[in-house]
Amino acid sequence: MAPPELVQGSVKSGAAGITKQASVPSCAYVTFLAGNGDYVKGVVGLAKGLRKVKSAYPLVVAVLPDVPEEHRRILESQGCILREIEPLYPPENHTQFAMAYYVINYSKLRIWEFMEYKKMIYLDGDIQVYENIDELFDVPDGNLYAVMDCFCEKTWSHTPQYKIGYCQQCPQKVKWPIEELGQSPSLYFNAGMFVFEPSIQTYHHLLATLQVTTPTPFAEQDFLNMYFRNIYKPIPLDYNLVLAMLWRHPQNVDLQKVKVVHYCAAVCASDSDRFLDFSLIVIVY
Ligand SMILES: O=c1ccn([C@@H]2O[C@H](COP(=O)(O)OP(=O)(O)O)[C@@H](O)[C@H]2O)c(=O)[nH]1
Ligand SMILES: OC[C@H]1O[C@H](O[C@@H]2[C@@H](O)[C@H](O)[C@@H](O)[C@H](O)[C@@H]2O)[C@H](O)[C@@H](O)[C@H]1O
Repeated sequence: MAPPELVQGSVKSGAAGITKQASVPSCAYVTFLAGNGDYVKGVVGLAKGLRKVKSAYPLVVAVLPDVPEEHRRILESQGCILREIEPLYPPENHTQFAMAYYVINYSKLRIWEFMEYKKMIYLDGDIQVYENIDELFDVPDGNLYAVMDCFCEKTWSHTPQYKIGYCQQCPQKVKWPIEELGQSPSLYFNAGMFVFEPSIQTYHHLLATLQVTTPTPFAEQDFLNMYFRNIYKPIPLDYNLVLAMLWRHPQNVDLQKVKVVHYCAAVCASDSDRFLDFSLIVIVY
């Protein structure tokens, strides 16, 4: 049986305050899918999760040309709105990405071109939503909202933060040595989940800036943090619990409040035992 359509956004009319179906949703969730691998299963999980928590907004899937027809049909059967995008690459470089495949993730930047939506919430395909987060569409305009990342996993071993044991999640534990290393790093967000406003001006400026920016190990995540550093607003980790937080900063995690869990591939692959133990905790709670 076809799943119930995700309820289109409803808006309050003026005087009467009577809700009416919006003809076109001004807001939507969006994710990104590339290749013919298992990420499609994550996106199906995302669609099911948003439906289970009764989100009022659709899920748009930005698909690269290499996503097979069969996967596209599966996503449409789950009520997803597919949007074709072209791959987007950084300038030629010899950068050692933290994960070799990260170069694929630059194509995520195409979502700034989705002008039919006023505000969108981006979610990676390896994210699951356990409680309704539609309230995030009501945050003030003009900023990018996301959860702060953690610098403690091996994927950060190339950075000074990792080498001295500094993490923005516990800045008092190992203080940043300003005399030795200068100003501490700006607050840095995980680009697996963020609230943003599509804009054709921003989109074209993003692409132009990308072409003159040397790529760095965390690919588009580093780039987005650099680009939006002046308008980035941190939101609670309840909206994007990167699994590593459970064993790196358990004191910062209150599972009763967590609404969104991010099953980061790198974390899962390199810490599969710990991942299995902790993810069972998350699922049980
Ligand atoms: O081969 C790939 C690699 C990435 N992705 C998409 O890009 C997101 C970010 O990649 P990944 O989850 O591996 O990043 P992580 O947060 O685990 O570092 C994924 O969740 C998918 O939505 C994809 O569809 N195919
Ligand atoms: O392409 C770079 C990616 O960078 C981020 O993942 C990282 C980050 O969370 C690190 O802090 C972890 O250590 C690491 O395991 C994890 O893969 C985003 O989640 C993803 O969407 C994407 O932007």
